[in-house]
This record gives sequence, C-alpha cells and structure tokens, in this order.
Amino acid sequence: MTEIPGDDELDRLLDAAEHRDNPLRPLLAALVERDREQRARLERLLRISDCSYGMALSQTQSLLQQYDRQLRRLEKITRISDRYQRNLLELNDRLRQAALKDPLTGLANRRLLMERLREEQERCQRGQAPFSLAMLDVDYFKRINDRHGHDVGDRVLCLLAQTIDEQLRGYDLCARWGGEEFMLLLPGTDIAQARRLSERIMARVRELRLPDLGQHARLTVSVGLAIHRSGEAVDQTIGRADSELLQAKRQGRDRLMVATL
Ligand SMILES: Nc1nc2c(ncn2[C@@H]2O[C@H](COP(=O)(O)OP(=O)(O)OP(=O)(O)O)[C@@H](O)[C@H]2O)c(=O)[nH]1
Repeated sequence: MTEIPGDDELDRLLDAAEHRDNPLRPLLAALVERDREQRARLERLLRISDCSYGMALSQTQSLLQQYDRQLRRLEKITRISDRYQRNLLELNDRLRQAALKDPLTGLANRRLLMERLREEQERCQRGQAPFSLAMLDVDYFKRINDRHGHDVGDRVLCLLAQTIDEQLRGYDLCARWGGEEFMLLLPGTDIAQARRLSERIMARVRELRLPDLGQHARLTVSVGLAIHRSGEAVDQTIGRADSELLQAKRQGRDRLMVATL
C-alpha cells in the first residue's frame, strides 16, 4: 500500500519548482487543504467530546459524593434514633419497675399486688385453682421505732421483707401493704398449704437475730389467712384476711388465724 506522505512532505512537494506546472498540483493542493480542514474539525469535535465527558464525570462524582454524605448522615441519624429509642424503652421499664416497687424493701407495692390479684381472680373465674391471701403484720413495731429510732425500724423492715421473700415460690408474690404490714398472694394454694407456709415464715421471723435491737431481742408477726371464694370481689378476700389478722392481734399476737371458707 502506498504510504501517504506527512504534512511537511506534502508542502515540500507542492512548493517544489519542478512540480509547479504539473496539472495535478491544484487538485493535490485542494485535497491537502480539505484534509487539513477535516482533521482540524475532528480534533475540535474530540476536544468538545473530551470536555463534556470530563464534565459529566465530575458531575457524576460529585453526585456520588453527595449521595454518600447523605447516606452517612442518615446512618448517623438512624444510630442516634435507635439509641434514643433503646434509652426510652429502658427508662420506661425502670419507671414501670419503680412505680410498682416499694422503695424501702424492694418488694412489690400495693399497686402491683392489686394488678396480680385481679389476674388471679380472673383465673379463678375461668375455673383454675383458687389463691390464698396471707396478711402479715409485725407485732409491737412502734416500740422498735420508739426505742431504737426510725432508721433501725427501716432496717428491721428490710430484713423482714427478705426473710419472707426467701420462703416463697417463684409465682407467689409478697407485697408491702403499708407500714409494717405485708400481703402474700399465693396462687393455686389451698388453706392447708398456705397455713404451712405462713407458719414457716413465722418460725423464721422468730429465729431472726437482730443485733440492732439488743442480744435477746426477738421479732414476731401475726397473720390472717383467707382463701378466695369463687365469685367474690378481691376486696372481700382482703377484708376476710384482714379480720383474721385483727383477731390474731386481739388474741395476743404471734399467731395465725384462718378465715372459714
Ligand atoms: N421505721 C419505719 N416505721 C414505720 C414505717 N411505716 C410505719 N412505721 C411505723 O410502724 C408503727 C406501727 O405502729 P402500730 O400501728 O401502733 O402497730 P404496732 O406497734 O406494730 O402494734 P401491733 O400491730 O398492734 O402489734 C408506727 O410507729 C409507724 O410509725 C416505715 O416505713 N419505717
């Protein structure tokens, strides 16, 4: 294949004196001129296309960077909101715990007990085994406060709460009913079982050593016991246990009285 000469070579041929009268010279000169124009146009086109490609590239990159930044921001917000929600749930849980616990002894409070009592009552209505209630009150507790001070009284209450709680099964509930009074909710427990449990608790309380109160100090509790009658309101069961507790106090304390069914 014939090799096409370069630009310099073509110029030199066109300028050469010996070709000046060649009839093909003007045609060659015109072809060379057209070729140069076309190449120049092609280069311009290439430059423009390079330039728009570069612009498109940088636009795409900047969009990608923006997208990336937004994504990171979104991830951060999601992390914060997850943490915030977890904190809220924990706080909610702690608030609920606090709202249902007695702050001194850590036992259930009256509110939680009433919630559980209603649940047990509904269970009984559905034909499940009845629950028993034991109302337990410290004997002569005022004397402890008067002789040894309120702080010692508080410590005795905490020790008592722990002693009672240790005797219970997982599904029983011991609540602080008020002052020096405690209520035991014993699901699926008949009177004979509730009596045995109460007597065991009374015995453990008598065995307690209370160095704060002196070497020979002994603590006793009185207990009123009642089993829930099918169909009665929980307040009635509580009332019957309370009456028995009153009887136990009247009959000399450190004793257990049981309501008839
Ligand atoms: N330290 C302390 N004392 C309390 C608390 N709540 C109630 N008390 C005290 O418990 C005492 C209850 O006294 P009383 O109702 O007369 O009963 P008691 O002295 O135990 O006599 P009986 O129940 O009849 O045997 C009072 O002195 C109350 O101040 C408490 O949270 N901490």
